Amino acid sequence: MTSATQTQPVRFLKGHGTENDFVIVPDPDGVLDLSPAAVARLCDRRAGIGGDGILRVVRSAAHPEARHMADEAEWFMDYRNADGSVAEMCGNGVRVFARYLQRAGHARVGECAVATRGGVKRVHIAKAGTGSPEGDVTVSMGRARTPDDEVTVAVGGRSWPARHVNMGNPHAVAFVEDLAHAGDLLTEPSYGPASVYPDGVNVEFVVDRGERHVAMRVHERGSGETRSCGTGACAVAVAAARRDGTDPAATGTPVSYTVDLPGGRLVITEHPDGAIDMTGAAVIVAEGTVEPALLAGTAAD
Ligand SMILES: N[C@@H](CCC[C@H](N)C(=O)O)C(=O)O
Repeated sequence: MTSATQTQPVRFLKGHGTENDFVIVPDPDGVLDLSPAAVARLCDRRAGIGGDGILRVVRSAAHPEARHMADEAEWFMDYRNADGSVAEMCGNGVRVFARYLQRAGHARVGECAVATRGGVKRVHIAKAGTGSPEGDVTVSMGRARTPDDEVTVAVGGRSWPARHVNMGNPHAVAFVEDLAHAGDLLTEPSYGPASVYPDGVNVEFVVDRGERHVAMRVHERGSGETRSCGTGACAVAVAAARRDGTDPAATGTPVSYTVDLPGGRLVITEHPDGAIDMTGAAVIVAEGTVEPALLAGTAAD
C-alpha cells in the first residue's frame, strides 16, 4: 500500500524525549509507504501533526533493512528526519520508541531491544518515578568514533574549531563562550571541509556549566534546531571528556557527563570498553488518527 492509495485514517501517537518530539506511526506489517513528502507533511508544525521526526514502528521481520536483526529485536525503528530524509541513528528516538513499546504491551520495565539502522540497541526502562515520573529510559548507544579531522563550523559571522564525533550519525562539536553566539539557528551553520561530512552533519554548540556538566544547543541535519538530540548529547560528552583528558579506557572507571539541553537533561556515561549509555525522560503525550489526505498530499494548504 502506498501513501497515495491510503484511504483509511492512520493511527499515530505523539511523544518526546527531553522535547525532541516525534510522530510515532505504528505499522507492524510494514504496509505503509511513507514518502519523504508525506513525512515532511506529518512533521509540519502548522499544517500537520508536528515533530522533529517520525518513528515508524515495524516488525523487524517485515522490513527489508531489519530482517537480519529479527532474532535479536522484534521491533524496528524506521526513523526519518522532519524533512523526510533518513538518518542512521536517533538516540532520543530509541528512548521514545521503547516507551511506545511499553505502552503497547510489547515491552515492560526492565530490558528490551530495538532494531535500528545503526544496529540493535539495548534499552533499559526504569520503573515509574525513577528519574522522571514515567521512569527514565536508558539506551546503550554503542561506541563513538572520533576521527582526527580538523573541522570548522560557522554561524552568524563567527567560526569555531569543532571535533568530529560519529555516533552512527555525524556530529561536529564546537565549544563556545556563550550559547547565544550560535544565533537563532534558523539556517544551517556552515561547516568545512565538506569532504569530512559528505552526507551533512549535526552541529552542537557547547558551554561548560561545572565539573563534567555542560549545556548545549544543536542544529540537526534534516530537522533544524531541536530542543534535544540524544546522539548529539553523546557526541558532546565524548568531546568534553577528550578535551578534559578523561579516558575511561585508561582509568578503567566509567565517566558520566550531565548534558543540559533546551528541552531537558540527559546523563551520558562512557564505560571503559567505550560503550556509551544515555539516560533521560521519554513520554507519550497524545494519540489520534491522521487523515489520509494529509499523507497523500491532497489536503487543503
Ligand atoms: N534527534 C536525534 C538525531 C536525529 C538524526 C539526525 N537529525 C541526523 O540526521 O543525523 C537524536 O536524538 O539522536
